[in-house]
Amino acid sequence: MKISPHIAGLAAASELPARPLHLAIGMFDGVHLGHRAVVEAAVISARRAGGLAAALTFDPHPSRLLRPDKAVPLLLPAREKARRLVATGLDTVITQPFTAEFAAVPADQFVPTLLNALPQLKAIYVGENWRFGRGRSGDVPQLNAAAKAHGLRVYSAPRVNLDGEPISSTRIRAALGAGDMDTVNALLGYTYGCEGTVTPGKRLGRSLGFPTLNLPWAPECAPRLGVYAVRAGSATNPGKMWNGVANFGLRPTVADPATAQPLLEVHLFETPPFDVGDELQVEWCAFLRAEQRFTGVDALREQIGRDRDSAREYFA
Ligand SMILES: Cc1cc2nc3c(=O)[nH]c(=O)nc-3n(C[C@H](O)[C@H](O)[C@H](O)COP(=O)(O)O)c2cc1C
Ligand SMILES: Nc1ncnc2c1ncn2[C@@H]1O[C@H](COP(=O)(O)OP(=O)(O)OP(=O)(O)O)[C@@H](O)[C@H]1O
Repeated sequence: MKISPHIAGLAAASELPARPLHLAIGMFDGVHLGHRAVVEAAVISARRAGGLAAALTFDPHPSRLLRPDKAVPLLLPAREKARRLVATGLDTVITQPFTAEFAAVPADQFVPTLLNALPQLKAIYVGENWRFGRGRSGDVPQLNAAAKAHGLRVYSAPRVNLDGEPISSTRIRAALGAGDMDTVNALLGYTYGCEGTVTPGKRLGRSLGFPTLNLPWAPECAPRLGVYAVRAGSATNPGKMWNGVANFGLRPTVADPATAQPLLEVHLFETPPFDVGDELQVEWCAFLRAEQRFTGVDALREQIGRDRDSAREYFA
C-alpha cells in the first residue's frame, strides 16, 4: 500500500497502515541538526523493526494561536518543512492543525489522545527538553511514565550542541537576522535556501552590466538585508547549480525604501538558461556586506563589481 508523504492532521491518520509506528514529535522549524537527531532515530528504529516512521508536527506555530502579537516568524513554510522532513527517510509527516482545542489537551491526556488517533503507535521520539500538553506543562519524565503505562517506548535525544550551545530554531533565526550564514548553515546542517519565481525587473541591472534574475520573496523570518554569495538552479528540475552574487534588499539607490518590498536579485557569473516565469532555488552561502545607499549608479556599479569579485573568491 502506498503511504501518502503528507497527512493533514491526526484526524486523517487512520489512512496509515496498521504497521508499528515510530513517531518523532516537534515543531521542527528549519529541520536543523538537532531535529534530525530525533527524526533519524525514529527512521533507524522503524527500519530495523519493519515499522513505519513518521513525524508529528504542527501548523501554525503554537505562538500564533497563544501569543499572536508575538508570533514566532518561521524559518520554513509548512510545505518546505514537510519536504525536508520526508527527505530524512520518514514515511510520512502528519501536520496537526494547532487549534485552541488541541492546545487545551492536558498533558496527562496527550498520550491517550495520540493513541486514540494512532492505535499502532509503538515509540515516541523527542528531544530531552521537549514540553507538551496545555501550558507546556508536560515534560520528558512525565512522557516516560505515561508511555510506560501504555506499553510505548520513548527515545529522548540529548541536546545536539554547536560550539557548546544547544542548536535551536531560535538560535538560527537570530543568526539569520544578523546575516551570519556561516553559523546558520552550520546549525542547519545544510545550506539555507529559498525558492521563487523570476519576475521582470526594470532592466537597469542589464544597463549596469550586471543582469539579475529578480525573485520577490517574503519569508516570515527574513535574512539580514545585504549582499550574499549564492548558488542558484531550477526548482522544478533540480540538478546543476550556478554560482553568483545576490542582493536581498530594498535598493535604496534606485527605489524608494519607504515603499519598496524586499527583493532577491541574483546575478550569476555565467549566463544561465533561466527567464521570467521560471521557478528557481537559491542557496545562501555567505554574507558579503550590508545593503547601502549610493550617491549614483556609477558608485553602485563599481561596488557590484567588487561584490562579484568577493563572491568569486568565496567560491574559488
Ligand atoms: C550584487 C548586487 C549588489 C547590490 N547592492 C545594492 C546596494 O548596496 N544598494 C542598492 O541600492 N542597490 C543594490 N543592488 C540593487 C541594484 O540597485 C539593482 O540590482 C539594480 O537597480 C537593477 O534593478 P532591476 O533588476 O530592476 O533592473 C545590488 C544588486 C546586486 C546584484
Ligand atoms: N539541539 C537539539 N538536540 C536534540 N533535540 C532537539 C534539539 N532541538 C530541538 N530538539 C527536539 O526536536 C523536536 C522539535 O523541537 P522544536 O522545534 O520544538 O525545538 P527548537 O529547535 O529548540 O525550537 P525553538 O528554538 O523554536 O524552541 C523536539 O522534540 C525537541 O526537543
